[in-house]
Amino acid sequence: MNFTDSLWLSIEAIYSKILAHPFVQGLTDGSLDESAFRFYAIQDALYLQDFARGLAILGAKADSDDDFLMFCDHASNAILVERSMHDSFFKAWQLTSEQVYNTPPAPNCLLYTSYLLRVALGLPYYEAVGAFLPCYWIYWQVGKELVQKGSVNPLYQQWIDTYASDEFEAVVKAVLPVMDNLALGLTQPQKEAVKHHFIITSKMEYLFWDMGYHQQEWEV
Ligand SMILES: Cc1ncc(CN)c(N)n1
Repeated sequence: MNFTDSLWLSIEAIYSKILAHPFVQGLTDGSLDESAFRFYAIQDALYLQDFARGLAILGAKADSDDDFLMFCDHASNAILVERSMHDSFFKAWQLTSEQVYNTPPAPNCLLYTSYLLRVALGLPYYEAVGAFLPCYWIYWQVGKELVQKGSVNPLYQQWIDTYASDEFEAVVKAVLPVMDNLALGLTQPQKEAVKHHFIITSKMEYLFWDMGYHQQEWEV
């Protein structure tokens, strides 16, 4: 079994909860309130700004030029590809980029991006790769799952198609072997540290959808 297979096994219960979440369910059956999706999309645009910067840090820490190039490419894709999807949503909702990027991050968004950046900046490369993996892998799995049902809402369908696409699959399939190759040189405690981050950020993926569903506000 590859190391990444064992990582996925460790989050099976979290992944099941993600698939069962009303936000995710509502993307296909159309029951998700579009205002919750809009809230999520705005927060995701903020998330991607930090996610892309985190990937650039991973690139700088990478121990091979191939990994460096891959993470830099993924950093620019996060802005150019995923953000262009968001921009088309924002256009449909007549939201200006000032309105989007002046929105304060909701607690769960800030929690997630702060964690990613803390790990990327302060911890070893292999731990940081483990922390970033769920951002790729869970979205691809969710996209593949949801595309089978499709959506009655064209915006939700566009979102699903982006993450179920061959292009997104290629991105995920490029990053998984990086983790597996790194794992070959890791001790058991180092692998446990990677798994720890992988589980935490998988939980944060759940929390991010939950934030959108409840349109989470700061209580104070
Ligand atoms: C919260 C979150 N996680 C992951 C992805 C996919 N890059 C995303 N757009 N947003």
